[in-house]
Amino acid sequence: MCKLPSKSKIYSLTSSMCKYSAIVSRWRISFLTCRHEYDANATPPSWVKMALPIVVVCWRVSTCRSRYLLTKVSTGSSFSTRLHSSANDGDGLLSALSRRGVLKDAFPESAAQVQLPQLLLAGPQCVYCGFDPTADSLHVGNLLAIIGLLHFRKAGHDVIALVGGATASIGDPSGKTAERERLSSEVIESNIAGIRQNLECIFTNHELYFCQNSPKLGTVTVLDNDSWYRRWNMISFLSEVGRHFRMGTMLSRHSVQTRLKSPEGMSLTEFSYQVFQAYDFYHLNQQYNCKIQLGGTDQLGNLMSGHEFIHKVTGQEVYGLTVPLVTSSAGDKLGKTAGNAVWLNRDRTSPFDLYQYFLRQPDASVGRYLRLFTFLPLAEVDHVMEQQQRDPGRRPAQRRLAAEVTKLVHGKEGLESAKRCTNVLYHNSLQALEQMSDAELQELFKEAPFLEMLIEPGTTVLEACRQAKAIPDGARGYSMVSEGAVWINHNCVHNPEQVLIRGQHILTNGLTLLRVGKRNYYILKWLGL
Ligand SMILES: N[C@@H](Cc1ccc(O)cc1)C(=O)O
Repeated sequence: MCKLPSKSKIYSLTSSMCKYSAIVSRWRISFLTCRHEYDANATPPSWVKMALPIVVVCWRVSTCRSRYLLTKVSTGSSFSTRLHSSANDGDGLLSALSRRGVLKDAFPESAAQVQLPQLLLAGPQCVYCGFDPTADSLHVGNLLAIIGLLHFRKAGHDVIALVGGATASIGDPSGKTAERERLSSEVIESNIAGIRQNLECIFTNHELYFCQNSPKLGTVTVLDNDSWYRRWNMISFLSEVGRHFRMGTMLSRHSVQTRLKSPEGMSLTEFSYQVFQAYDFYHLNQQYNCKIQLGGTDQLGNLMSGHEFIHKVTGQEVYGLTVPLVTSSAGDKLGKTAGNAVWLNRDRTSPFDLYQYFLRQPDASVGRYLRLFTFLPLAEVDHVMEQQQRDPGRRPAQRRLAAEVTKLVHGKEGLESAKRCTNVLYHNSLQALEQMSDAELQELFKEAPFLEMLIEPGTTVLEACRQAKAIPDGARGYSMVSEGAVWINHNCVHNPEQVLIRGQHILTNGLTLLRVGKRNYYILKWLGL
């Protein structure tokens, strides 16, 4: 028998919908502020009704047939509630995803509660998610949609990551306050290459490090929508595809409405975006039998356009699923530091910086992020959070989060590099410094000059500093060393005449990390050793 939430009330009601609605609206007013936790292990409710903006679950109390319990489920887990409650959730994938918080909305809502779980049970399905190459790398804000695809793949479904080589030239107005600048075809080409690399890297790492016990891994296909638009000419496209779209519906989309109200308005190009995304879904439906599209919450309008188009042309039911927009506890979009994006490409954001970004997440968010951005079983997340509570100073939850995300994005080698860099920078580890490659050091000390210098027998600290132009000429430079402003490989050197010693000042990898003052780093690479 299920556990009844503590503040629940029992109502007598018949199953008549109008009476139900009346009670729902009363409930909505009286319980807007109270929160009940949904008990995932409880017997599934007999039926569920969504009453925006809150979710109301109606439980039938089994001992008494005419008595029902109405429970308000905490907002934010709305999808979870609906899916947990759906009749036969089959492999439990959707429930599992919603319990983690990875899924937010489903479209069309009612069908997604019943038919979609059944479809996923029936056999491997094809799920797609698109990414427009508006930059040469994806960023942390895209990670949850990719993780959504990975979960589907791990459960045996085939996934398509679509790179929008064509749609990037149109520019999606969803969630944007102004029209994007037009991108040249050369820029789009190189952006596509970067994004493909991100995706392929993440899919490979996921397979290598997170799917050891998953016998039924689905396939991955990366496609570029330019490959099908190239074959269309404008007149045929408008005449064959355009006629299925109604202006009224297109105008009603949130992305269009907000832009029409803005002083600059909206161009025909941007207005047509939803047609292209809808056609992509149709194309993938026809070619790959794809029936599910995944996207961020801002994509709901585009998902609906695809659904309507496919339904009209083929009579088929297809589905849209959204992943939530992840915000920090302060309400900022995840993946921005001081206004800059945190990228998935290591040339833009090194594995070390990505690791540090997740390591810095506040305690208030870390549990949620572990559920969203890692594949740890929920019981393990709870265990990590218990450790966190016992020893918050050591930040075990942030460490685990940072390690799991870095391994997914940059692989084992990327994670090792991030840890090495952390040891070099924050724990002054000489051993870690010796293991650093030239590239890693340059990545870590981005601003630091990297200087190749010829070693001469008897080179002193002073000479090395002068050669690197790390200190001024003359007496001022000399006294900077003697007064302790110069550090070599994390150790302060006081004697300017000290001859450089291999193994101490020159590491086994032929490098010297020189620091002058608090922050001025120089990497010296010795030639002729
Ligand atoms: N519109 C999506 C990207 C996308 C492109 C083409 C598609 O078919 C699907 C999605 C976005 O901006 O995030």
